[in-house]
Amino acid sequence: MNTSLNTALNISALIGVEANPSTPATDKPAAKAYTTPAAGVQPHLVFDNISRQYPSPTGTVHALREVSFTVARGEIFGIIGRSGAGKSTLLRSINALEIPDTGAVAINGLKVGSLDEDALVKLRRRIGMIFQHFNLLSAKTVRDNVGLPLRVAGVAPEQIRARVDALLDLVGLRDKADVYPAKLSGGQKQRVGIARALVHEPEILLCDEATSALDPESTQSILTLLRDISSKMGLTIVLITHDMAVIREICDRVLVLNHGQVVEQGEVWRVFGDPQAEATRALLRPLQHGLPADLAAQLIDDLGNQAGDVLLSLRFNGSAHPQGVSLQQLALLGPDATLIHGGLDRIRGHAQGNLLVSLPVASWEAIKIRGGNNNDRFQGADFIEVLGYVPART
Ligand SMILES: Nc1ncnc2c1ncn2[C@@H]1O[C@H](COP(=O)(O)OP(=O)(O)OP(=O)(O)O)[C@@H](O)[C@H]1O
Repeated sequence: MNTSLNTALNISALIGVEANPSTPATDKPAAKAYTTPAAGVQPHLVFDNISRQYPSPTGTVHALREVSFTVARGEIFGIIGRSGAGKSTLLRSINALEIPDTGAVAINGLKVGSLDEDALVKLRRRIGMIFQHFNLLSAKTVRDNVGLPLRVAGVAPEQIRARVDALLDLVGLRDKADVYPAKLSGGQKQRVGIARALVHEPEILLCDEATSALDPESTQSILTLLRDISSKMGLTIVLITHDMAVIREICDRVLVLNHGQVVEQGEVWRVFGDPQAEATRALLRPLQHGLPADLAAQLIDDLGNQAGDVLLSLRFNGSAHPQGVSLQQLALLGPDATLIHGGLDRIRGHAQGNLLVSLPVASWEAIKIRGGNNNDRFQGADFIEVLGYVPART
């Protein structure tokens, strides 16, 4: 398949569409980049140059290397990376289940690593956590599971009951209060986990692969619940996942970890629309409308003298035309163009995605020639690439 940058650049020159020549071939750690909060606003969480190593029989494992970023209050912040990238280590540094070897994590300006035991207990009550496998006690009812942290903290039974009832209302499980976890679906178990995590009215909720064990429908409903809770309670949510669809669904910003390093971070729509790191592109691949297998099998680099179609990929990154793709602009491809595959997603108000179009080679040549005099053609697409050719079907 001919997907060379050269092809893309040639087309850019002809029709005035910017390819991205600065795309790095390999991932380098992103420059130390704090998100600048609005003037005078202290970030809720600050990670300042944290590193964590573990000894292992095969040598030292660098779980985290000089990781720096901030999370704003009320934000839903996603951390993504492949297995072993360092996500859990990073998440657990927030509630001091892990202490970095160097660097510091601060919450409301207070360094977590400097707290004594009492202060740590208090801090952990301000931080709820939910888990992939829910961590419910099977011998306790839903009500008792949710109320357990309050009982441990010595809260009076009538107060516990009122608080648990309110939380079960919030997560839509009031009718399951006296049921045991074995009788619940995965989605319902995670709702119990969420209610339990909120029992101390935390300011931060940590989600450790909270939807990884759920079917797509339950995943959707849990993500919707998390978003509602975040906006109702002003909760800051930090979640880790290996699934970009989760990030797309609820996060405001995302940080991509690879081998313990930050390789990319930013607003979700920007990262999805124009990923810079190879690790990010690999994670995004399952969500993209790639070339269907039947077309890929037919694709050739050169038609020779045969008649045939060119296959074009048009990519829209949501930046220049956030509202969507103008059909009028697509019509500039001419009456012989066929839209064959693809789609757009709307992420935080930015329409982005890619479309595959086939076009007789003669029409494409004519467009390129016209494009030489009219650099505004196709300006709706941020990137146009010739994927290859298919011979005319007899
Ligand atoms: N307690 C430990 N002792 C030794 N090595 C560890 C320990 N905890 C984590 N590691 C190693 O540190 C690296 C990062 O682990 P971490 O669990 O943070 O990654 P992750 O991105 O959360 O992975 P996964 O998605 O598989 O859970 C891995 O190589 C892991 O094997």
